[in-house]
Amino acid sequence: MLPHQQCDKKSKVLVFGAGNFGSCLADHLGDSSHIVFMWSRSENLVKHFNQHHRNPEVLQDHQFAESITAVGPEFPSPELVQQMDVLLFAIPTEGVRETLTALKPTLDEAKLPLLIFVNKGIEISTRALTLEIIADTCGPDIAKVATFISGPSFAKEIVKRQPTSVSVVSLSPSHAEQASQLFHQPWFRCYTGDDPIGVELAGALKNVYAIAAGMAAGLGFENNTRAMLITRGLAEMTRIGTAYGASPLTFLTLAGVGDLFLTCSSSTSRNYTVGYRLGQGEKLDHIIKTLGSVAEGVTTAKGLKAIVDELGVAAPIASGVYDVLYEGRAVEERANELLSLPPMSELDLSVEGGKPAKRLMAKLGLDG
Ligand SMILES: NC(=O)c1ccc[n+]([C@@H]2O[C@H](COP(=O)([O-])OP(=O)(O)OC[C@H]3O[C@@H](n4cnc5c(N)ncnc54)[C@H](O)[C@@H]3O)[C@@H](O)[C@H]2O)c1
Ligand SMILES: O=P(O)(O)OC[C@H](O)CO
Repeated sequence: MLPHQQCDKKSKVLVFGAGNFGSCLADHLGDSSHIVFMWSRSENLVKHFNQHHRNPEVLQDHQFAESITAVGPEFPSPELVQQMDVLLFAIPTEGVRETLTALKPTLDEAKLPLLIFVNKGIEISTRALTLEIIADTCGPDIAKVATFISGPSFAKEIVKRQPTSVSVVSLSPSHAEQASQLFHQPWFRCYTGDDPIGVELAGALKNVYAIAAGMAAGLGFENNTRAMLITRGLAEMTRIGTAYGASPLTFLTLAGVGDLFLTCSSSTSRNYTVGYRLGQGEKLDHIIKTLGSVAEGVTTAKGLKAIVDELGVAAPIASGVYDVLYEGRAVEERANELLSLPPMSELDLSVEGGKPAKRLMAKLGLDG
């Protein structure tokens, strides 16, 4: 196992969310000698974690770094927040607006901590990316320096220090650089970039295609079908992203094809698992109740449908997933419809547009 490199500067980090990814990243930073607090809404989790340094709900076999203190279930106090160098948000996208709204009054803009987001989704009621949720709740100046980490990174492999790489992006290159310095380790390699819209879209959309890949496996289809779904899914993601106003190249990064490949090919993925179980004939309600963890692709499929309709781009796979999840269509029947589509040009990126990204950039006071 590769050793952790200790940091010269100890940062104080508060992680919002003590699920799989929040506790895994808390552990990652705690192991490199940072002082880490991890907020949970569960009183039992907080007590158990502080006594045993184990998370009773997720990653149960893992012994967590001693330098992590669980806090909660009350929302973190202004006194605690104001001591922090870094706030790391590891909660599902549907909880980000509520959390930032509660946090905003305690944020001191003159001494703003580094704000890092790792959720991968689209807010269902507004179709907003997290960048927009941050602008709405905390203002454009804070959104401009927010940083996003995304890429192929299963929590349960990170806690075992399996070599992993992620994209670390922000509209502010210096903030992406700081976040990269904070997280980078020989076994957790960080690559910086400046297209948060593309990275956020890629991270959210790959979950929908992972559901499709799981459905195909659940129906009994094998390797050729998975490769087809990954490649056509990538073409579809890139087409949607380009029409949205993101760089098409972003879909070739770790946050794009890297994460798409990972989640479409492994039953470790919750999104793939949701699709697999649907393909096997289980009902969505039952799957969600028994999954025990969030599968962001389920809500994202709904937000994505609205975005695709607005953009007017072809997204047959995403539409198929939406129809199964929300229109009560049978997986096999909807898959047969997809397979019966006429032949088409393989690379169709000739989409005009970029309106949503221009709208968002205007909200931040930046040219689109
Ligand atoms: N698990 C992974 O390997 C992984 C990897 C990369 C990114 N992510 C992303 O990280 C995010 C969190 O995923 P996870 O795996 O930790 O999920 P999880 O279901 O394991 O944990 C989610 C955590 O968020 C908390 N939470 C839920 N709703 C909340 C709300 N409204 N307000 C405050 N807290 C709330 C839960 O109590 C829990 O602690 C998701 O967007 C996911 O796509 C996960
Ligand atoms: O379990 P999933 O499907 O939410 O995937 C987790 C991460 O996004 C993998 O990078």
